[in-house]
Amino acid sequence: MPPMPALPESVPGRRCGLVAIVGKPNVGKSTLLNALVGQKISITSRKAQTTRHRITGIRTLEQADGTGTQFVFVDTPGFQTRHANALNRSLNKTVLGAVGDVDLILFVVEAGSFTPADAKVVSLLGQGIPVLLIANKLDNVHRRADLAPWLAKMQQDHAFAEYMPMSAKNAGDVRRLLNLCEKFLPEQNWWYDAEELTDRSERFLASETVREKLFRLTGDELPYTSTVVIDKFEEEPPQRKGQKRLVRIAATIVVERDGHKAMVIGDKGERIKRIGTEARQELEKLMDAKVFLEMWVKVRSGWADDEARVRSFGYE
Ligand SMILES: Nc1nc2c(ncn2[C@@H]2O[C@H](COP(=O)(O)OP(=O)(O)OP(=O)(O)O)[C@@H](O)[C@H]2O)c(=O)[nH]1
Repeated sequence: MPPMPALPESVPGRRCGLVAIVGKPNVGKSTLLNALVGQKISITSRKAQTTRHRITGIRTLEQADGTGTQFVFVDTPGFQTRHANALNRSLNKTVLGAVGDVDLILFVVEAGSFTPADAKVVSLLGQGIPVLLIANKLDNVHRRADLAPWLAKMQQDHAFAEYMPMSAKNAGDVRRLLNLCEKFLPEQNWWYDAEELTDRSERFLASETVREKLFRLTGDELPYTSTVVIDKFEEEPPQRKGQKRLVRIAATIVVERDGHKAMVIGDKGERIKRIGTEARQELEKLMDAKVFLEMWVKVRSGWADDEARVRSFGYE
């Protein structure tokens, strides 16, 4: 279950609900989530811990009179159809688990394209929850006239509640999407304070941040079976008033082959250094702390096929 430190009473003018973002890999789900949650840097709440392995982002649009809408976003790992090993089974279960109890599903595809992998994701969505079709990467569609027949066909073949051609990289589109989502969320009080961004622990944020830098800085070369494990996460209070607390983090990047290890380390250690610097800088902003980040790279051949080990790395 998602965290619901719930005050289920209805508050006039307030809406709140869960929104899942689903779609096959690389359609722009994370980009969309980040854009929807916004760039506002905020403290992370320690009060609620979800047991499911997924990222939750929170966006609150508050009016001057205290009314407004709180969107609690659920991101899901890319739905993997190519290889059916233990890691993929775990990811698929997460997709299923995340969409069963939400108020609204954003199903992301690339505008103008609907492949068997997209159809597979749709087939997992089940009934009863409204689904918006997000036709993302509209900026890549050079002949807009081609999109109309595609949209018509999508409307004919599926019972989507709304259709939204857009670009996750366009702020106006993102705003329109938030407005479109509002009416699907029930009238009830917010679950979180207006300024909260996520309910995941800082330890989880640390592993996600290192992971994000790892994949961004190695491009397409590194297989998705590589993962990040946080070995140590220790906090020290500020020494003096006005100073920030200190967070010491040790992270291990686990890869499958020696070649991948070399790729992560880079020429004379350049790449791992850059991954570490960028992750540390981002974490310092996110956590409002001074961060020491120590990183290791280990080769664990075949770990993606080993159920127990997949679990021990934090996937359910
Ligand atoms: N041109 C364009 N590119 C986009 C847009 N949205 C996302 N992208 C790019 O598409 C690529 C994939 O985006 P992600 O957000 O990582 O996609 P994802 O669906 O989360 O991918 P997985 O984590 O593999 O499931 C990145 O290179 C993004 O910069 C968009 O609206 N327009």
